[in-house]
Amino acid sequence: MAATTEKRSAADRYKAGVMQYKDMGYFDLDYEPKETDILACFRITPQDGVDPEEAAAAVAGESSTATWTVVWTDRLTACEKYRARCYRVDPVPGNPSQWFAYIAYDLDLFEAGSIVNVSASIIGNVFGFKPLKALRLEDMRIPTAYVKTFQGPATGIVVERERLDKFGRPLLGATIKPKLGLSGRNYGRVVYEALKGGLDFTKDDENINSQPFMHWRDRFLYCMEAVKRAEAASGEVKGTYLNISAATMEDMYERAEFAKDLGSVIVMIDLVIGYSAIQSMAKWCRRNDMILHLHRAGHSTYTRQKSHGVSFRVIAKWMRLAGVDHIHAGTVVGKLEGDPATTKGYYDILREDFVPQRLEHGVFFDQPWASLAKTMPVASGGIHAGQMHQLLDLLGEDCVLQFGGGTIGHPMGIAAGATANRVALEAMILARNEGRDILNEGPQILERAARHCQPLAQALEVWKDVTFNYASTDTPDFVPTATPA
Ligand SMILES: O=C(COP(=O)(O)O)[C@H](O)[C@H](O)COP(=O)(O)O
Ligand SMILES: [Mg+2]
Repeated sequence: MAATTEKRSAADRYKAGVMQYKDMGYFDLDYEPKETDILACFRITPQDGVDPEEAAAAVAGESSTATWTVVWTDRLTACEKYRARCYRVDPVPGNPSQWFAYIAYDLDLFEAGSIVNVSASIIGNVFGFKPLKALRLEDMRIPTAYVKTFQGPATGIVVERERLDKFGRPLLGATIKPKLGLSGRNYGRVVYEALKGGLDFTKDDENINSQPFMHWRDRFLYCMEAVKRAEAASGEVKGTYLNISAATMEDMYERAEFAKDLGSVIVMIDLVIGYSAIQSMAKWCRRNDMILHLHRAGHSTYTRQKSHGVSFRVIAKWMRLAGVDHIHAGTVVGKLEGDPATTKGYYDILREDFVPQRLEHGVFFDQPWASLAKTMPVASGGIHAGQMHQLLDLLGEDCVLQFGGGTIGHPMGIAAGATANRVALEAMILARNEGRDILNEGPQILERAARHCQPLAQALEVWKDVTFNYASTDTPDFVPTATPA
């Protein structure tokens, strides 16, 4: 598409009235983004008859300085610098009604170290703009200059492994089930069995806070007794993610302090507590030597559909900046949405030092991380021991594999479920380290390990036919042969 920006005289440009966003300076195909610009790629679906370039300019305008009419007060500011610019519009392959609009924002538009401020601009008013049928934030490039204004993960993968004294394999966890209704004492029993059976972590579910059937202090007390007993029995460091999500920051700090007093190595929050609360807890965790686990509860309401919302890859970037140590990032093979290529993109964003543009994984920009620590992705949701080879092959070793139903639903009990997962993992790691092709030989490797491990034999038998083969909704638009732009 050709540049259509027409240079206007100041008198024309600031004449009262309504003017196209393109003519107000929010569209410039000749603009070359600066190293320090924040970049965003939006998928735009204009209303019928709306020029895609004007729609893209409107997105740049409404997410930076513009309003619907000309305002002379622009001239009291360095408005040329503060206007975001759409510098590129590409048709979405195979979808004639959608375009990718690339927009550059000057660093001056953002407060240092604030996800709230970034999100209020980039996903603020603009998502309700009438000339667009739908809008999706696909990806962002956070420049090094802005990355360095964030603390990043409170602990990071390297230090987490050192504190836990666990190396060379994924960590194993389990979400306590049923999600709701257990008393503190029964809940603690599940934690103890799962940890003693061989898991590293157990986890509160997203909606466990402080309900009438189990107030938070009861849960914390029984859970930490279970952790300490399991540590004594196994000689290993164990943890349980105590969910401190609550109605107010004061409540959350109180719960976090109690978890620390009881000797927990980790606390948990839900994404729905909000970006400020997440950053506050990350700072608290850094000060208090705690690992911070984040459950992405609620994300699918806006990440899952391709035409409207925010891609989870953007949320993953924001959460690494915000400072979480763990974040749920998908399993591919389990019960919840997770295209393999798209999920690979999320895992790279969380774990790499530098993530190059990889359109086939949905990654639109090079992303430098500038020495920010790494966030551990958590694979959770409908996974079981029989998938161990696939999980290790797809997700690598720097992750947590979490089997909730896949531990607690074991026919021989919770400890047996945990043992089945630990034996399956260790057999698979050994096979991988011996150079075997675990993806193809995985089922045989598991069967062989199960000959000496009845719990694994039973897990393989009971869940052997369980798969979740449904079409993914959030797939990349580019096939692997696409040449990077
Ligand atoms: O309760 C579970 C999993 O339980 P189970 O292991 O019994 O299926 C978690 O809330 C989901 O993993 C969240 O999804 P995601 O990890 O995709 O955010
Ligand atoms: Mg859950």
